[in-house]
Amino acid sequence: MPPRKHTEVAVGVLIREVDGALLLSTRPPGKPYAGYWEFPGGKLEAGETVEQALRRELVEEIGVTIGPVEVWKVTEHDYPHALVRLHWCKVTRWSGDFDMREGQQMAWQQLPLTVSPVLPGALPVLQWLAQERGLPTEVAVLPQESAGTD
Ligand SMILES: Nc1nc2c([nH]c(=O)n2[C@H]2C[C@H](O)[C@@H](COP(=O)(O)OP(=O)(O)OP(=O)(O)O)O2)c(=O)[nH]1
Repeated sequence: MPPRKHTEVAVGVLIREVDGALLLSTRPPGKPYAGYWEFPGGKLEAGETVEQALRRELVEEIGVTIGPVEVWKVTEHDYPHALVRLHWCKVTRWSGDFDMREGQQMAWQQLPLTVSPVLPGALPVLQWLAQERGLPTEVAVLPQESAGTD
């Protein structure tokens, strides 16, 4: 079998200035892992940079426009539906009002998160965020319940 091709994904870690809370939202119905909590973002389209894709996705999904951002971490996760390469960007400035345009739920969260389940591909980043905040990495998320993966 030929090696699987990576799907490139831009992801935004929106951090609220006043208290450092992180924005999570649920995956819309119809997508793999529907109902799981994730950071907003999505796949790069042909010719897009990570920054361009993230800016487009955040307008499309949550209604906010972000300023310039830089990639913070790059991770990979091998799902049954895709081998993804996740380009994580910290976002501290944006404009516009939050508007969940795909019917998602949103939640501002401190660590450890109180929402569950979280997309497995997001767990390494939650651990790095916990480390940065001087928290033990195992407290990044509560034990995950299963929610099916359809
Ligand atoms: N947005 C996001 N995607 C993540 C995270 N963690 C993680 O493993 N992923 C994976 C799940 C998906 O396989 C992929 C994102 O693809 P997607 O299907 O949500 O992207 P999209 O919005 O462009 O989808 P579509 O246009 O095909 O409907 O990245 C995360 O925290 N946020």
